Amino acid sequence: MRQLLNCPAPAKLNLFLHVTGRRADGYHLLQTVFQLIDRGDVLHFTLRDDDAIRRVTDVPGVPEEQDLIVRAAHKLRAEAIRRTGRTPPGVDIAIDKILPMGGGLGGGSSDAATTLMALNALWQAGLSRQELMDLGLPLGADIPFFVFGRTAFAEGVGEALQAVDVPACWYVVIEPGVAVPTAKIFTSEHLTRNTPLVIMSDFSSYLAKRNGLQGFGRNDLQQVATRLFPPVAEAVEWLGGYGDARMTGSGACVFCAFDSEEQADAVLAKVPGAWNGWKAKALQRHPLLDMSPSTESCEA
Ligand SMILES: C[C@@](CO)(OP(=O)(O)O)[C@H](O)COP(=O)(O)OP(=O)(O)OC[C@H]1O[C@@H](n2ccc(N)nc2=O)[C@H](O)[C@@H]1O
Ligand SMILES: Nc1ncnc2c1ncn2[C@@H]1O[C@H](COP(=O)(O)OP(=O)(O)O)[C@@H](O)[C@H]1O
Repeated sequence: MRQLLNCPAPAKLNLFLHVTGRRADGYHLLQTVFQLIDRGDVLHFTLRDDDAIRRVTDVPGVPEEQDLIVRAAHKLRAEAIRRTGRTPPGVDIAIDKILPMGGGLGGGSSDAATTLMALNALWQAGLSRQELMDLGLPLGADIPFFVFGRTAFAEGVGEALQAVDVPACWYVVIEPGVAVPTAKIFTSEHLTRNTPLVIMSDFSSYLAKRNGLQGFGRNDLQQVATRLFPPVAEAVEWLGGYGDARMTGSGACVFCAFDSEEQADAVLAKVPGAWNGWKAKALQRHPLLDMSPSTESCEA
């Protein structure tokens, strides 16, 4: 019988994001806290009778062979063959694309991470979580975090991860209606690249003292993005009227934390019609974290 798995690919927010230096290969060194939220894409995996890997949903602007989902599946298959000597069955992958592209929500990376976790289980490839993280890193710096699957303090380009506890809260997120290309932000002459290093306990003790998420650090990419993309600046200014509003990742989305769903709803009701606004709950763990093919998060 053909096996079908329906698997969530949640978004992330960067609660702060400091650019602390640059590697010899030009990639930037970061410090950030990645927060999973309960909104994301959903992927559907159906095993095939042959060995083809197919994306069966059209994603405008992303050709099938360039899709991180398809590239991740091919990488895992090559590794599975190397380990087991067997070619795993092919798979049709459908996607409900909810997250905006170029939104700083990590949609493409999360899709790829979910693909690695789901196919590792479906194909019984046997890679450990760390091995899946290592396999994903060359495809996207956020992929190891999504495989790691817990709110995390991250360093390096995002691959050195430590789990961190943050208070439960709700977020209002605004999509300002522009897609921000990550490379354009990192190559800007206006980017600050020397923010002093913090240690994880600075963040943790800040949270403990303040009993809330507001105010630690900043997003160094924000001043570049707001300069280049005025709608991002407008969203930061508007949402900033209700709390510490920030951009996530390299943009374009802007978020603000609230203690309760009611507070988030009250702000959401006022979001100007030109923007897509929504609320999401902070997740401590990725829904697939404890996945085996029979778990409920990935429904057969
Ligand atoms: C900024 C972050 C923060 O979580 O998220 P997003 O805004 O993309 O969600 C990530 O570090 C995004 O990492 P990743 O997903 O690998 O970025 P890509 O779009 O592949 O990178 C495009 C280009 O940006 C530059 N880049 C990216 C990451 C990094 N740490 N330093 C860089 O200099 C590189 O020139 C790279 O070729
Ligand atoms: N499955 C995918 N979903 C989204 N984007 C993808 C996917 N595969 C490849 N991409 C490419 O990755 C780029 C970044 O997308 P995404 O990860 O959603 O945004 P961001 O990096 O801003 O969080 C897209 O513009 C697209 O070209």
